[in-house]
Amino acid sequence: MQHDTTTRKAQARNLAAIRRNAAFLDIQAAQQVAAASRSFSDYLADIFGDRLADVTLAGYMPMRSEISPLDIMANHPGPVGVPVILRAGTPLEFHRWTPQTTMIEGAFKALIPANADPVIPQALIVPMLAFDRRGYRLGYGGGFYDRTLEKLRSAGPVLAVGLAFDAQICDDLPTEATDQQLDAIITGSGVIWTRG
Ligand SMILES: Nc1nc2c(c(=O)[nH]1)N(C=O)[C@@H](CNc1ccc(C(=O)N[C@@H](CCC(=O)O)C(=O)O)cc1)CN2
Ligand SMILES: Nc1ncnc2c1ncn2[C@@H]1O[C@H](COP(=O)(O)OP(=O)(O)OP(=O)(O)O)[C@@H](O)[C@H]1O
Repeated sequence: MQHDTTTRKAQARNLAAIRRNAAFLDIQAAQQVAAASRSFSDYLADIFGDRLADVTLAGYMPMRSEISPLDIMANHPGPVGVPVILRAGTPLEFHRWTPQTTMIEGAFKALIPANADPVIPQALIVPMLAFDRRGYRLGYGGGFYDRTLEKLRSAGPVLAVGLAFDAQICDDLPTEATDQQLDAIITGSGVIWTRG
């Protein structure tokens, strides 16, 4: 009898520890997302000042464990777009998004607006798997953001800012000639200026 209770308590302890751990990680992540969102919005306001409402911002619909930029997007005073893949090997388009926009599944299961309203961003929140202090990033390997930033930058100044968890930082990543550097990366700890 005593043995039974001891065993059952041990099992209950294992389960409780898993549950508490998940709750702990949820809170830590939510706090990082909130802190990164505040830093990002402050950063944009510092750079663009009273022109912020004229700036078109590209965000993204978060997939997998990407940090969510949705609060930043919803609070931006100007137009907001999200990436849309037209074809492999071509730059992304950005289609107008608001919190009310009806979304459908696009290529690679990323959500895209049901109705296409293309916009050209002057500032981009760039998703990624990893980044380094030089501003190089690792995406899912399609080269979409590299091609997109190359095209946008050849037409005029654009600000490309990574949004990430602190844990996504890496020592110098492998790079190639077509990799476009980010102007900064923003995490829950603040702005990381790149050596771009
Ligand atoms: N939220 C978000 N939206 C985005 C991007 C992104 O990185 N994040 N993209 C940024 O470019 C584009 C989507 N690019 C993607 C490219 C590959 C895979 C992907 O799942 N790749 C598989 C391999 C697929 C295959 O080879 O068939 C994988 O990684 O396992 C997903 C998205 C546009 N929208
Ligand atoms: N501007 C470009 N012109 C031609 N090829 C390119 C260009 N940019 C990237 N590529 C090629 O695309 C492929 C994928 O690039 P890379 O591995 O850097 O993708 P990624 O940055 O991780 O993905 P993504 O930008 O979609 O998140 C590479 O073979 C790269 O050489």
